[in-house]
Amino acid sequence: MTTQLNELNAYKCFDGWCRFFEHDATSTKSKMRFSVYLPPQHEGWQVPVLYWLSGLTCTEENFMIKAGAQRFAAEHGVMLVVPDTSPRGEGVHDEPERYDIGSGAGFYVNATRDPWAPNYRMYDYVVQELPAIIHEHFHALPNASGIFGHSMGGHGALMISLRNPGMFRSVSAFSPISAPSQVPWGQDAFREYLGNDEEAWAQYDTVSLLKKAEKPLPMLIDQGLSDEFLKNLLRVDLLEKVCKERGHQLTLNLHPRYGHSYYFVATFIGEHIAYHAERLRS
Ligand SMILES: N[C@@H](CCC(=O)N[C@@H](CS)C(=O)NCC(=O)O)C(=O)O
Repeated sequence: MTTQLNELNAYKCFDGWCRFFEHDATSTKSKMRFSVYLPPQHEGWQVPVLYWLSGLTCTEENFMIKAGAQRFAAEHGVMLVVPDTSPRGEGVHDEPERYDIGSGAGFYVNATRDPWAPNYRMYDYVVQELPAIIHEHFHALPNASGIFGHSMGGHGALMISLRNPGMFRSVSAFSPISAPSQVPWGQDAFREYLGNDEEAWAQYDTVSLLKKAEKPLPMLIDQGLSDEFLKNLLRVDLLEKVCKERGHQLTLNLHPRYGHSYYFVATFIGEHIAYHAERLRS
């Protein structure tokens, strides 16, 4: 099936192109937006694909504007793909007074509870629909995808890679919500989207998934120690603990004085893209 893409903007950037699109999405029954960075190598060759999942309040723009990732993607010849963080628009439910539920806060799950269930299907969008679109419309190298993200998107990247063994060759995260079932951000969202079924929550919870995972991908995680959300909402300590208990490979870099924002992401984005590129090109 061919998906019609409506191009909203295109910017020449580091010899490649940063492009923004909107399309009708079948999984979310809404318009969806995403951005791509096509490195210069994309002109003549298939290139590896690196999906970035953003955090709360973000759209498909924040990462492209703030992370400074294009320089490194151009250097390594990797395509970047950045979806919006939720469906939006006419007929899509929202709670405008909440920044952590609804628009900008899809949490990369398939909601099962009304009024969210018809549209809030970001898991299916990221796992199935978006990759199919990318392979249809761009020169994407088969079997050479990685995934990474920030905060809610760090949760999404880790959780999606754990639930789909073999789909990605590399995974990393900045400041991930490591155990959403155990912290208010995740609990509020999961209660709204999934109801009180804690079994359903566990299917979207990195720490729960790691308890049962056999040979997950090695994980690279960077975390600022002055991040205001670390202690009560991100809880990377719980992720570190389960990795130690189960012998999972984790490289956890802790950075004194760095916070939660894109100033932190921009500081270490080059290392993350190099990490993925090495695994995607081998
Ligand atoms: N309460 C905060 C939480 C939102 C937040 O920190 N969002 C992070 C991801 S969890 C972000 O990337 N915000 C957008 C940006 O900095 O461009 C706010 O609304 O400012």
